[in-house]
Amino acid sequence: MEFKNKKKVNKFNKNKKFKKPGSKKPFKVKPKVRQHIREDDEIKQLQEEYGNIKNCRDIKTFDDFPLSRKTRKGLIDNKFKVPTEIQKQAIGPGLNGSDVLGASKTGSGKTLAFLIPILENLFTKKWSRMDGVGAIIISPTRELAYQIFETLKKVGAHHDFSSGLIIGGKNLKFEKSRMDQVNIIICTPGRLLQHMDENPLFNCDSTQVLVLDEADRCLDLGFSQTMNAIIENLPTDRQTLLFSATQTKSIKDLARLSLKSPVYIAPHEKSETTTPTTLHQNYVVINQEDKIMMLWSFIKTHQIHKSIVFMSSCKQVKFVYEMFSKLRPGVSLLALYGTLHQDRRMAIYDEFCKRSKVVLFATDIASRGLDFPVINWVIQLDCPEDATAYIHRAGRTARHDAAGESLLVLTPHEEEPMIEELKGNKIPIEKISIDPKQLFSPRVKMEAYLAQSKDLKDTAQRAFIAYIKSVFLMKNKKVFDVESINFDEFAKSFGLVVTPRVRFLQRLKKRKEQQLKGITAADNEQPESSDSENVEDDEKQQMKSINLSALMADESDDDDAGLVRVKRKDHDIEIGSNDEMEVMEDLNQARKQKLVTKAAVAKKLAKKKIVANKKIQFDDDGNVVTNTAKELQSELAKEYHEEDEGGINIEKAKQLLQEEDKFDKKRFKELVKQKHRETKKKRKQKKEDKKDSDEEEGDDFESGSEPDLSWLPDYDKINAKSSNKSDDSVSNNESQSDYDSDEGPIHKLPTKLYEKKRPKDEESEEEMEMPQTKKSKKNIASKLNLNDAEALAMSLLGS
Ligand SMILES: Nc1ncnc2c1ncn2[C@@H]1O[C@H](COP(=O)(O)OP(=O)(O)OP(=O)(O)O)[C@@H](O)[C@H]1O
Repeated sequence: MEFKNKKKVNKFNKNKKFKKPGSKKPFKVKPKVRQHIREDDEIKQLQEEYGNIKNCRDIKTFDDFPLSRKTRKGLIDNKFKVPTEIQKQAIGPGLNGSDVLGASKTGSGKTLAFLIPILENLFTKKWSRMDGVGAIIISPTRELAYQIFETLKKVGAHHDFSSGLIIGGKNLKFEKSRMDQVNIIICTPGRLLQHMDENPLFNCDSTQVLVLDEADRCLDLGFSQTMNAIIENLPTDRQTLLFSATQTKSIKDLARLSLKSPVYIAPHEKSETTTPTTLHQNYVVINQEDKIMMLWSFIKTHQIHKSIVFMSSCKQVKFVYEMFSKLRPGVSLLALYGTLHQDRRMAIYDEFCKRSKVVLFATDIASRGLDFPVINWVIQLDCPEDATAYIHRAGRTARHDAAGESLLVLTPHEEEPMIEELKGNKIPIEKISIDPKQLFSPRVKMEAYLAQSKDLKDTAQRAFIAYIKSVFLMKNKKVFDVESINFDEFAKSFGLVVTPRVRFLQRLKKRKEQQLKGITAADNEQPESSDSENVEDDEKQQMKSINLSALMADESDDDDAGLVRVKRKDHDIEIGSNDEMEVMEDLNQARKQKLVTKAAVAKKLAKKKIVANKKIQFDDDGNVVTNTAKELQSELAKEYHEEDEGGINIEKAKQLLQEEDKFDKKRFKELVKQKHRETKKKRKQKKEDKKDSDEEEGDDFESGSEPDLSWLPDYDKINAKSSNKSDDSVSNNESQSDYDSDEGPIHKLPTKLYEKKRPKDEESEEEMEMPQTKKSKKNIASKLNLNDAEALAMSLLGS
């Protein structure tokens, strides 16, 4: 979440002195108080003027609206002087507190038409940080939310409201802790609902204004359930503003929002076209398999332009971007689609805004609301779902009086029904033809790249299947027909030598054949008794009984799946047969079944505080045996684990380790003491046993009372050894006598070090358990010089 909360700018002259009425002494009025007095007067005056807002035809500049000085200053700073048609018509009712349904062409300035009423509404209500959420603006995509947030920051710069951008892919924890301080929220539906559900700091009980930008999309998409839940959580006595270039008039949608006598504003309804007049719209007809060649040729011949190319799936965008990047067209390429990481999406969005010669490949995620500066061309490489989708895609260019070009690419099968639909929606579009001499095919190079890279080949195959699936899923079967695609040629156009199998279609075909066989057999058995009606019933019955659940199973890896997806409109598909209907059902089912990722499972476990791979020991009676050595002892550690904020707080973790270290040291000391006690006890026991046995032997008592000097080195042996040292023949002899006689100063050094560092109990244990190992170490050490011996000692310490 990003926040903006400007400190009040005090423009009053602090030194100016005022006189109290009836007093001779001048006194200083605190600037803040004076500002409040001035604001109160201003609010009073504005509210009086709301009743007499000029007719929109008489509005020439923003000054003709009763707007606060702060808003007016924000508008002037950003060079907004003359309101657009939708602004002229919608700002008045917005200021008056009416619900508004605003529809106007793309790029006509709808954003300001709802931002200005929000600022004024909260200003006149003297909304402060303490009042919580005053307005919520919902957008269907994160990029659009970000864009609205940026516009609000600019226009509302002189107001004191705090605003927050609440979109998926951002730090939820950070957002959560600040939600109680935000006055204006700009959000996507999913994230808003998440805060409503999970964040105790989020309170929208006092929300004054709700705005749905791209309202038809917000209400129509897979967002419907989310939106219903959000609306339920909001107070009913709010102002609701709905804006879109293709506004919903669905009574059902409006009923959900419980609008109160909304003002319907649609300046473009009187216009001859539903698209901007400055937008030049053309289409070309080309076979599916020639699209890539056409796109490549277009990019090569329009290198000084800024273009956006729409395709129907993420996988296609990914493939074309990766492949064209390898082919190096001589212009910068970018790709924007839903499955990208949010930071990457934002970076690409920013980069595309900044650059002037660039091509952006995108899915419909970029089709609505985004106001990229100076786009020359919008290419719709894949046919849009309907006229609405076309309007939004094409509307990324020719914004606010600027000119722009739109090119729709259609296949021969799509041409007639699509053009009919567009013309029916008042979209003026002309057919143009392509000069074949201008076409350059990159196919050979593409084949070579695919042969080199398995990953790229996989991407190509997925893109191929994704396109076919997208065509299969479209509602309007007059426009979209899978059968019209030449699979082999289409695959070749991607550089694929072998056509990928589209398994769901193969299965569908197989089932159809099986059904036909079954029905024919049934016909043959009872030819007389069944009339045509019964046969039809039987057929339907049998079709329904088919279990097609596995039909789409291995093709359900829809890359558009997930939170970030701009989902296709809810629609009933015009289906040719029962088979297709069932396939659709299966596919919908597969879509509903969310893919469970490892990360999701881990998150779930973390939430439930389940510790994976935890070993629990039980005693014979079935009681849990707790190993205190492995448990965290300190209060700090317990606190830390109870907090469970997710992630690691490094500073706290350090403190925790230091605390735990104290307990570990204490435990270690106790262990050492215990070992000492045990060793002492053992020695005592040994002495006593020896005493007893000596007493029993009796004869050896005298000799036993004398000190035992057997451990001392044998002088004769040492002498013998030193004399032998000159003789090389003995050097390899690792006998016991060698070891015993080799107690020189060189050997002692490592031993001393070793003894010093190691705790006594460990040493004694080692002596008892591994005498042989120690001896052999000593033996090796005897052959080392001082430095080597030191090194050996250090390594022993390490072990
Ligand atoms: N009154 C104005 N004067 C000058 N420019 C304006 C004015 N109002 C809006 N604009 C500019 O027009 C462009 C389009 O505005 P905006 O994004 O609000 O259009 P829109 O109607 O919401 O488009 P879409 O339907 O695509 O969402 C923006 O660059 C904005 O800065």
